[in-house]
Amino acid sequence: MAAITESAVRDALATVNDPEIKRPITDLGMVDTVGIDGGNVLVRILLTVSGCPLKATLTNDVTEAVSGLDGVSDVRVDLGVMSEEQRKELQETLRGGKSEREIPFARPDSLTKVFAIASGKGGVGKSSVTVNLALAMAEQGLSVGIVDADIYGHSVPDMLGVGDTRPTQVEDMIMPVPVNGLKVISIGMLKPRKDQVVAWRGPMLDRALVQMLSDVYWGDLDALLLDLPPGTGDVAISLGQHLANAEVIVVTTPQQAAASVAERAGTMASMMHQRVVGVVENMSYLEHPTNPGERIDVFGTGGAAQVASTLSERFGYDVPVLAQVPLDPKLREGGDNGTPIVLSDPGSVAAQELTRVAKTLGGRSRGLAGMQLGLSPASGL
Ligand SMILES: Nc1ncnc2c1ncn2[C@@H]1O[C@H](COP(=O)(O)OP(=O)(O)OP(=O)(O)O)[C@@H](O)[C@H]1O
Repeated sequence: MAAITESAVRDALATVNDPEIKRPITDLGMVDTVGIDGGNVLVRILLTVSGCPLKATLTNDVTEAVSGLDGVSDVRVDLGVMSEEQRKELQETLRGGKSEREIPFARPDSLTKVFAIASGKGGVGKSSVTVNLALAMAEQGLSVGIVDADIYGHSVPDMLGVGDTRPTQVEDMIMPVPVNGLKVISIGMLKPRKDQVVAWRGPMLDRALVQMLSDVYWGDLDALLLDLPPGTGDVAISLGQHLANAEVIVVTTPQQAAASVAERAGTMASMMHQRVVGVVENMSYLEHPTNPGERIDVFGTGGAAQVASTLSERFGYDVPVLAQVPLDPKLREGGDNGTPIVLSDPGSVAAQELTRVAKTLGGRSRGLAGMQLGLSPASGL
């Protein structure tokens, strides 16, 4: 039998991706040494940080890749930690040689579609829509990230079951938390303590938003979804200034009072020169418990249609109603237990409506049509 060579082991290691950064560990400077003694292979891997939450995954992946080589009888993985110098080099590699911060999605050649999920009122289901849309897009094979910028109710991590996860940091670069094929970062993860109340004013919020967009290593994303705070506040303005190319999805309930406030959120987006791509009506109706097919209009009717027609008229382009998502206790339960409804009950009407939206929006190629340029907000809310 031919002897095992170091280059064969390194080729095998090149098939192992870092679970957070999603690039080969050989490209990231994480393979320190390879020792070979007969059929025994010892690989020393350098973690980015000592408390790396995914070291077990990495150890398994390395063991599996090297065990597959001819002649290997035993693989041992020894874990070390990168020095400050090595982490700086890694950061340079990830930034592609650029040292200054920039928002990759704001570059004119960015291929990532950015969707901001906005609402007028709180509690209408904006975060539920965000996580389910993101998961449905990921199910279609897209690489999807979520920025949870909802300072008042940063509920996205809990809805995905990663409420207590802290992101790994490499120098001043933050790794998004990987979950169910998504990459997630939340304003809640940037606070020193989870239970700390965010009482930030405009400039702090702006810094936090920029940090989540530029200091997080997103890699190549097909779509980035931003869960905005309800209303027309500082975060929406900052987003408009930094990412005028974001497309906005307005979430409302059928209630007339909610619809009027939702129109304002849509108008705000347009003032920031962003395009509103449609309205999702959530909590549209409740399926009658004993009489299938009959709908109970818990919150009235017509809210999304009203928002869509007002915005279409105001902007001079078609703003469609993208979906009507019914009230469904399974949607609430899915959010509470970290398994959103598109995963826990994909056949439900709620999951299918959201999957349809994901297909409509995720399938379109990003173009410049309808994109407006310029940054200064006008008045008229
Ligand atoms: N269609 C639905 N059926 C049943 N429960 C729902 C539905 N949509 C949302 N909910 C529940 O309503 C609550 C509020 O939803 P969610 O947090 O998504 O709203 P939000 O608009 O993001 O709120 P916030 O303003 O706090 O950010 C959650 O408990 C969620 O599980």
